[in-house]
Amino acid sequence: MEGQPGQPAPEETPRGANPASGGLELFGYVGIEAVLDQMRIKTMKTGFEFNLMVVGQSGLGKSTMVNTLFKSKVSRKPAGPGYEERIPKTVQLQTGSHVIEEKGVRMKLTVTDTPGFGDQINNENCWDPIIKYISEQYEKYLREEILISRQRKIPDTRVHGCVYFVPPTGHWLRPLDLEFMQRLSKIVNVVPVIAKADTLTLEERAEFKQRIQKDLKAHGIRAAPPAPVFTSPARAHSASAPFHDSPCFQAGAGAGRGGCSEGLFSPASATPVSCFAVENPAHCEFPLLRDLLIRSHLQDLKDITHNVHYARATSRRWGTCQVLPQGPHGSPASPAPGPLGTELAGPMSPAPL
Ligand SMILES: Nc1nc2c(ncn2[C@@H]2O[C@H](COP(=O)(O)OP(=O)(O)OP(=O)(O)O)[C@@H](O)[C@H]2O)c(=O)[nH]1
Repeated sequence: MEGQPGQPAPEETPRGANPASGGLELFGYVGIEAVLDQMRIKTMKTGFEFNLMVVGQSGLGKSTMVNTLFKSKVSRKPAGPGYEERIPKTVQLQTGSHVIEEKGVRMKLTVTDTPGFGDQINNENCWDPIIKYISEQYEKYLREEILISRQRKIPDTRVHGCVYFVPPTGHWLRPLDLEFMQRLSKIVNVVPVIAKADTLTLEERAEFKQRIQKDLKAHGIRAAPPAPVFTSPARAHSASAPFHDSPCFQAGAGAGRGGCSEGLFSPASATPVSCFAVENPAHCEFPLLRDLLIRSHLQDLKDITHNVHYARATSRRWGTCQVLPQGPHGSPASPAPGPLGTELAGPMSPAPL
């Protein structure tokens, strides 16, 4: 890293002397930095889990987006049935897990799709099965966590991020979108995405995004990540399109579509580029979205899930629970929960990897 003019370059600072942090000066090399290697090796050995949910009406590009994000076929369509059969009468949840490995790091990715969401004429309470599923995963984790003989590594099925696809209407958020995000953002990290943004002109997109951000603000909806923690090259993009303060991404992700190659396609697009490149930040915010979900904020999303959403869910559970939850095999769980308010100090161990 280059030092700022007039300031010493980082290399010039004596090793171990960090006056800014008030740290103790070391008189020789101790090897603290090697802990990073240990952490890295541990993560490489054990791998980690990431659970993503995608919500939005049929045909908005949910599967395409997830496949493009992870550059693999992690979201597949059920084969065969006709259109009528494909759209379920109620929201059904479909979960699929895959192990993805890159440079020796293994990630167990679970994608939960929500076919049927918003597809009916009456969409009242269509978020109920989604809320139920998310809450059940917290419950499942809690049951494991409070067992006296608990597993060394609790399987984590909690949803770390919920990507919500907003139809590219170019107007305002619909009551359904608002209601959904209002409810869901209280229990999970919600990431709003303008679906098929390539079908809007750049001006339309920018205006639509602004309206959505206003709507989110006006309705007190905090989209993920709540706190801006920029730690990666994503900084460069984020300067032009900040994703804190009601973030919302304009994304077209047609990679993998018939006739497209290397993430490029030419839709009947209003975009003033002859070919739409999903990986090009000048064409859409797909790279930003990938940064948020994978490269820069994946661990943040997991931490927020554990320390905020799960903590709240546990707290609510503890507050209302009079009966001890049962362990997975009917075994009694841990001692009785403490009174409301003491719960946060209880099972809130550091987020598992
Ligand atoms: N113009 C445009 N088309 C897209 C984009 N993403 C996907 N599509 C196309 O939209 C159609 C539906 O995409 P899917 O990924 O199957 O959508 P889905 O939301 O998973 O659909 P369901 O499985 O029915 O819920 C396909 O023909 C895709 O090729 C995009 O960003 N822009």
